[in-house]
Amino acid sequence: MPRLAYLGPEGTFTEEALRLLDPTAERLPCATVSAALNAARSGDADGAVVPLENSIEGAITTTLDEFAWGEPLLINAELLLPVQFSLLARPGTEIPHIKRVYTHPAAITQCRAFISRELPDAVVVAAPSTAAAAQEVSLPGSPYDAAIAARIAGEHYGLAELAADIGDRSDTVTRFVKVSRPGPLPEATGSDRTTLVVFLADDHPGALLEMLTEFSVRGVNLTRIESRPTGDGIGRYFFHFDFEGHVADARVGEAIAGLHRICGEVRFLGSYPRADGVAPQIKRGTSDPEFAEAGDWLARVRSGQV
Ligand SMILES: O=C(O)C(=O)Cc1ccccc1
Repeated sequence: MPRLAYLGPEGTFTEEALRLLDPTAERLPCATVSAALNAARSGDADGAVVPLENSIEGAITTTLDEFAWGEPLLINAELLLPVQFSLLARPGTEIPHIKRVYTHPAAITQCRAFISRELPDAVVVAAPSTAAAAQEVSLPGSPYDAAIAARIAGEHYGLAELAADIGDRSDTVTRFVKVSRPGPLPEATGSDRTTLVVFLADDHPGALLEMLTEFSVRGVNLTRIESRPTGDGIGRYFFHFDFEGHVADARVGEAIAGLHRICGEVRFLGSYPRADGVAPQIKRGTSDPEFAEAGDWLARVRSGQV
């Protein structure tokens, strides 16, 4: 039974994602995304489940930066989880009396309309996770009057649900990934995704276009691209790419080998089955048999068989 670290405590959305990704895993709650990933790196856990992006705010930047700078880990699964937020408070609390709200930053950005409409005078403070906020609010001497978290967190920590489904949109989805220390990759399924981090060798006109060309000419469809600051002053960035396909696919292998040739550093973050099961559209001339046939043809040319 694998031991999986996650952003805890009990009752986070990440825990829900972990339960769906691996119902039999032993769960190891951690205080932060970094702590969960470090547990996987050190061997305290066999892997970790962390949030990567959501459909409203985009990237969870702590996760992206950990993947880029921390000891290498490989993504081996992803999950898309619809999330719904509740306003939770100690029983007896009424909404007009709420002055201090505690929740995870991703929940703040996804509940902006409710907060400004129903809690216009409240101060909203960032918590390590939604469940950590609910746990804190449940303490009798807590400086916070309410938490925004999953309904199940309210039930777990004995809070009353003052309002349900308070997200700006009811169809918000968060993407979670399961990672482990480098090892054998999941097999290609025909509906896979690959994730990379790319650092430029040097800054020059067209550097981004050159990277994109490696994907474009091999018919590899990107599904996410982010730039993140390297930390070396304003204007210095590195890039995250998600794209369709598995590194075992010829077009994907050729594209990332091309990036390796032209970029400063390419960090491979994994090839894994897509949660939505969507199969890539394969452009003419970019299937595995077409790459193999072209390789055979080149070998014949090189040996003088024209
Ligand atoms: O704090 C949590 O419960 C998490 O798992 C992070 C998070 C927060 C808000 C939306 C999705 C994930």
